[in-house]
Amino acid sequence: MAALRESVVHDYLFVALAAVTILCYVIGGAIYRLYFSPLSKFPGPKLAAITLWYEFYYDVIKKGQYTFEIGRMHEEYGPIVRISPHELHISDPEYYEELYSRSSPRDKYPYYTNQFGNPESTFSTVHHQHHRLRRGAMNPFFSKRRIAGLEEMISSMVEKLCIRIEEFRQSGQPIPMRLAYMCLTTDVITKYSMARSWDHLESPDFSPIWCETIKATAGAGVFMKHFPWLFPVVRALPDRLVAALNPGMLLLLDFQRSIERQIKEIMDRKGDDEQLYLVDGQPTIFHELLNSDLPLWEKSLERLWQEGQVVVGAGADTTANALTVTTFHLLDNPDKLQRLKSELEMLMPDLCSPVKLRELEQLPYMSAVLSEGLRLSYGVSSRLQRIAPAEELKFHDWTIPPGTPVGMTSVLMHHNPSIFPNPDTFLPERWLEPAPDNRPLDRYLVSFTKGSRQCIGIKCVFFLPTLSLL
Ligand code: HEM
Repeated sequence: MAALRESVVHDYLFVALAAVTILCYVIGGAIYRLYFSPLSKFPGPKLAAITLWYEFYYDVIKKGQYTFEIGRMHEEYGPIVRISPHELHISDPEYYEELYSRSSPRDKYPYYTNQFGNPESTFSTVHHQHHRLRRGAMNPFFSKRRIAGLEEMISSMVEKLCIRIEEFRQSGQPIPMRLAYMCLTTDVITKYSMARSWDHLESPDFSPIWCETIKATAGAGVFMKHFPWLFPVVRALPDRLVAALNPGMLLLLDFQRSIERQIKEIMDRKGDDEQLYLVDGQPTIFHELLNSDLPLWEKSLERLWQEGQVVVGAGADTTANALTVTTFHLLDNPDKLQRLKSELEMLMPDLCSPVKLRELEQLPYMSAVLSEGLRLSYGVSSRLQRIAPAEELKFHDWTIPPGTPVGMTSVLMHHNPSIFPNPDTFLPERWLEPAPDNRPLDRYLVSFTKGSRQCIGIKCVFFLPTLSLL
């Protein structure tokens, strides 16, 4: 009996000791983060400085609200804010080109890149030099010259979309333009990047499941960045269980698998039946990568499907969103739509007359409409962090320690009233008139971000002028 009592006391003592240790660790960690961390001198909410659960609450529980909470923090604490135990955020349009530098090394933040489940893609490559290697191999595929060669293919896809719009018009049904644009951009990108279009434009209801998949990827991302170790666990689970736990996650896995299958086909047929895998006589990006000087380990299937996921996922959704937002604002502002139509009629008196992309790009009001559409569609709406690995960054009187993730956010830039007065209003005219203080507005349009990590697809936002063909 005495021995049993002693063992119970011993167990209680053990549990109490464990609890006290955990408590000391948590309290000690909080005190360190608040008073001794290299970021402790930066202003911001105490709770955000102590724990990542603060961000979790706004992004996961309240669904993608942290960007707006960060905006509120800037109103309270000023242009530089500590938004997590490890990260700073800046709201000062003049600082953008310094942070997103073209010439100084900038790493990405694994906490951000981990959320997409493609750590081997160029997009998610953390270290600057490694990114340069991978990006160098992709660049030729996205050059202006290569993109110009796609005009015919894109025009034929746009014509397909026009036929679908006409069908809806005749039936009197409203057309879900977000889905329709997503089908257009996906068909073009899959054709260009993998030689096989997914032909979503042929789907009677514009493949709503595909849009759901991309939404699910973003939705899963805000959760997974807190628990990146879950990716391999989820991949190992049976599909039925994944679907029961999180249907969106299954859509993401299916998306990854279909890209993997298609790239494996390209790799297996290399040299054999080559013609089948060319796009208008041109090799796909995966031919380019396989034939490039990249070291062998950079050409594995595992890495290449991850590259494919980014090209299709990032390219299709952002572009479709920009087209949808622009279309909405034009329909909502008939006077602006009429001004655009009048400009186009000068170039194309007969709607069926062929028109070149370079001619469309010269139209001033068209360009202004597209810039305004990009401004209000943001590109990526969350912050994009950059890390200066070995350099102290100076921001006003602040010195930011090397290795600190620092972010800025396009949504906050694009709604800054000192740069874009009446920021919530769709006003293409602002791009044609002298800007406040004569600042060149283009400098503050950051939908594609800037510097060495700028969107590689920036020159192939060929879809946007196609708006005029609709
Ligand atoms: C309106 C259209 C687009 C917008 C607003 C946009 C925006 C962006 C942004 C903000 C980034 C940087 C993300 C970061 O720093 O984490 C990015 C990267 C990237 N985008 Fe785009 N994008 C667009 C279209 C495209 C297209 C059409 C493609 C390909 C066909 C594409 C492929 C990529 C790739 C591969 C990256 C990673 C580049 C790297 O890390 O070096 N994007 N995009």
